[in-house]
Amino acid sequence: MIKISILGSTGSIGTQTLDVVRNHGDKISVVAITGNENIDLLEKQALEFQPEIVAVWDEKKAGELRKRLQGKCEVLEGLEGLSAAAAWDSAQRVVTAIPGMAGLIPTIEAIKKGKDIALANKETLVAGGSVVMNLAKAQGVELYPVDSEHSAIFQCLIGNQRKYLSKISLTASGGPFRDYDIKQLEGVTVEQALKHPNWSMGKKVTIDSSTLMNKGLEVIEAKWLFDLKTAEIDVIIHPQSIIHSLVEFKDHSSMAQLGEPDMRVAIQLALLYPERHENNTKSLNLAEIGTLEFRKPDVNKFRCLKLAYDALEAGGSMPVVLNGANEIMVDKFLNKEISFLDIPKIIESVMNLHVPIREPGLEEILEIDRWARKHAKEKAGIIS
Ligand SMILES: NC(=O)C1=CN([C@@H]2O[C@H](COP(=O)(O)OP(=O)(O)OC[C@H]3O[C@@H](n4cnc5c(N)ncnc54)[C@H](OP(=O)(O)O)[C@@H]3O)[C@@H](O)[C@H]2O)C=CC1
Ligand SMILES: CC(=O)[C@@H](O)[C@H](O)COP(=O)(O)O
Ligand SMILES: [Mn+2]
Repeated sequence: MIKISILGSTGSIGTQTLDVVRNHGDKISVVAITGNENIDLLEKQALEFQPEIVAVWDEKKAGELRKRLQGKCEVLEGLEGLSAAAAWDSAQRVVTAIPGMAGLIPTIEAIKKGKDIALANKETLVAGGSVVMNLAKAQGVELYPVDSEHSAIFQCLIGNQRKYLSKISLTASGGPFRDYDIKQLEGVTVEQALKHPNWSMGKKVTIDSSTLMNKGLEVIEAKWLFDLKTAEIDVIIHPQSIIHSLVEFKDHSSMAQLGEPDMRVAIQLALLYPERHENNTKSLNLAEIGTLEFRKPDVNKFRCLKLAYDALEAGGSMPVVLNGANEIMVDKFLNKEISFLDIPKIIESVMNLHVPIREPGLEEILEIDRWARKHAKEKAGIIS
């Protein structure tokens, strides 16, 4: 039996993780769950899965949930509560499913306590890559990728020697606007951007998919997870999201991982690896699908992907700036304060103000993140 803590149990990855647990209750049990403010769902989850603790970011909501769960389950609050859930004594593996920088500190707390990580939160590695990887190495902690592309690469590398890898290709659906020209992109709405063609996900990652920033963040995530150079990471548009990513070896043999787009497969593997048990996801039927398409991404239309490569090349603290500015821009776009094409424009202008420092420590990362957010907000204020 593996005991897990789920950071962000009320979200898309969190609820799908609990579905995996429901299906494999004899193999996985939940000792801690956390949410931001959705205490109705947290209450239901606590009653069904009986964790040892629940943590709620919003302190007022935490107080309300505490009353509801009195005598049944301890309720913690704020960053301290989240960090306690991440580092909870009985947890062996921690699912990091809080979006954005908010996931970084709890993830670090979990690693410090030697917990293995089922990593969904890609921003953790984008902003904190060197700190997180060094700490994980020092603590002997495994990072099991949940992100579908990285799970695919992880699976393709099983049984292959890393020294023979020549490159990886991350597949991208291209998002809802993949066939739009630049003129059409000018006027796209939040509602259109939130309609992902293949996946049902939280708002932040869905907007990132529509700008291709999601793929850019994934390029940086892959660099850290698999110790790759920029030139070894390719992106290919694959509208069907059936091939989840590929690895090419030096002998020009390529391996890919395929499946219906359903995150429960990657989540289950990240929890139970190397075991591969049956589940209630759909079996792949290629004859039914018929055609798989591929094309090069257009970085002139989707500037965010280019900015992510630029940030990776600049190195050091530049990805912190990319990520912080992007989080602000996604919020502003969701609030209809800026247009779709303002997103890369403002991120680029903030990146242009930053002189990267090499191997930033945690305090420097947090400081640079605050700096990037402040400048992004100021610039968005000027534009809108
Ligand atoms: N969804 C997917 O299929 C995939 C997601 N990922 C990554 O996984 C991560 C989670 O994504 P997803 O599940 O879609 O996100 P959701 O928005 O669906 O869920 C977010 C979860 O985190 C909680 N939360 C949000 N903000 C905070 C905060 N500031 N402090 C504490 N808790 C917070 C939410 O609580 P509440 O409900 O109370 O607001 C909720 O439980 C992201 O980094 C994303 O990129 C990667 C691959 C696929
Ligand atoms: C399911 C998953 O892993 C998402 O990160 C997905 O990759 C988003 O789709 P895009 O390929 O459109 O970015
Ligand atoms: Mn992904």
